[in-house]
Amino acid sequence: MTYQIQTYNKIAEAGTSLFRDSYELNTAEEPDGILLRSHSLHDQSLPPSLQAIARAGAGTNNIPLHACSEKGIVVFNTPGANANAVKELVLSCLIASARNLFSAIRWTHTLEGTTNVASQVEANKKAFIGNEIRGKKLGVIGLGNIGSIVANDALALDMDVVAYDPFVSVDVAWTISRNVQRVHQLEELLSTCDYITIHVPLSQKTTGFIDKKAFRSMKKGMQFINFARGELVDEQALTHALEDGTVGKYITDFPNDHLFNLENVVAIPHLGASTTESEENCAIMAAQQLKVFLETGNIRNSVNLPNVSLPLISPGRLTIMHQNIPNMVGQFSTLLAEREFNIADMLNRSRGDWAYTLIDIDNKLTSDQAEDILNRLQTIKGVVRARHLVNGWHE
Ligand SMILES: NC(=O)C1=CN([C@@H]2O[C@H](COP(=O)(O)OP(=O)(O)OC[C@H]3O[C@@H](n4cnc5c(N)ncnc54)[C@H](O)[C@@H]3O)[C@@H](O)[C@H]2O)C=CC1
Ligand SMILES: O=C(O)C(=O)COP(=O)(O)O
Repeated sequence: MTYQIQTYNKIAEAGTSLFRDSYELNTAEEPDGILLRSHSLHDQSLPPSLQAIARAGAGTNNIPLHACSEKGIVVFNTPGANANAVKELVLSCLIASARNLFSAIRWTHTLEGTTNVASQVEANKKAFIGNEIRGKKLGVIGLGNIGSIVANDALALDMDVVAYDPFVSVDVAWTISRNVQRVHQLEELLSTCDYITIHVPLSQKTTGFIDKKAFRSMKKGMQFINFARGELVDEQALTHALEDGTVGKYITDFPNDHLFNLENVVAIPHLGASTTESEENCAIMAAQQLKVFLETGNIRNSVNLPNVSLPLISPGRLTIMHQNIPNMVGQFSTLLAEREFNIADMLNRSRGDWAYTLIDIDNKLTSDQAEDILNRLQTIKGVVRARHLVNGWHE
């Protein structure tokens, strides 16, 4: 069996090199798996061959998740693999912004070719007096892999840190310093912070999350840092807030044409995760998750299906992705019992509207038997994809 993997964007070799032996990269139009970063799949058809998509990174808003679930495609991301890279850039931008470094550097370059550069520098540097961040208040919206470490490290820089995340995970909550003050109303954070950084995923629910009302609550002259996604911020409301001085500076990793027309915007070309270390971490994690899924059906770090892990010991395994509705497992086991196949092990997990079942069978199936079972499984209402995996150790 050879698996076909299609890659998009620059994926670190540390990850792509894991696809050896039974894998071919970028050779087929009908891939089993896709490995990508920010490439958008929204306007691209998803071939029937496609079983899984691995996002080497955190945000999956470039992937049509609903359509993937309906077609039985498992989508993975790599939680935390690029968090440190983003944190370092956020904190450097925080300091650079407080010290007016971006405009100061731009001005210094205008001196090229003029005389007396040194004296011009001394005469004009007063235009760029900044502030120290020590003792200032930072608001962190979203305490996930990135927000949590931004919050902890900002404390180490002697900032006061306030955070808002109504859905913070227990695992992350354990890692957050008790000196990070958690608020339950966003308003409380918005109205008191000198700097605000946002680290929430973009979804239908969070589009335009920072809207007119949110900007109205902010302290005059505050500085807003957005390394999450541009669409989290309502552009018209941002424009007004920049024009009336509510936002003293908007630092974003997501430039667009409109932002170029505005004063006090610092636009960075989506560099948050662009470090050698982070690119390697993400590529390795994404490639490993994709391989494990294709070879064993086990799932780790999916964003549309539950985590599922069962050692593959039996000669064969059926993997079934289906709607989370009653009597599915009963129908699967009846179908196998009718053919006198014995179930050695089974695991069924659900997540929202979707569920996933692994069935290990004692029998080594012929290709005709496997085809018959897969055909029958796919006729069960609610099943979106079924696969038969052969355990190589029994060959
Ligand atoms: N600029 C860049 O290169 C990068 C950008 N990102 C962006 O940053 C986002 C966050 O990344 P991670 O921290 O790794 O994700 P994560 O999934 O670990 O954390 C997201 C956090 O946001 C919280 N959240 C969700 N909805 C919220 C709401 N309405 N209000 C407050 N909190 C809310 C969640 O509870 C979770 O704790 C990604 O989804 C992605 O869009 C991530 C990596 C690199
Ligand atoms: O991980 C994320 O969400 C990012 O935004 C990083 O994007 P990239 O992999 O650098 O295209």
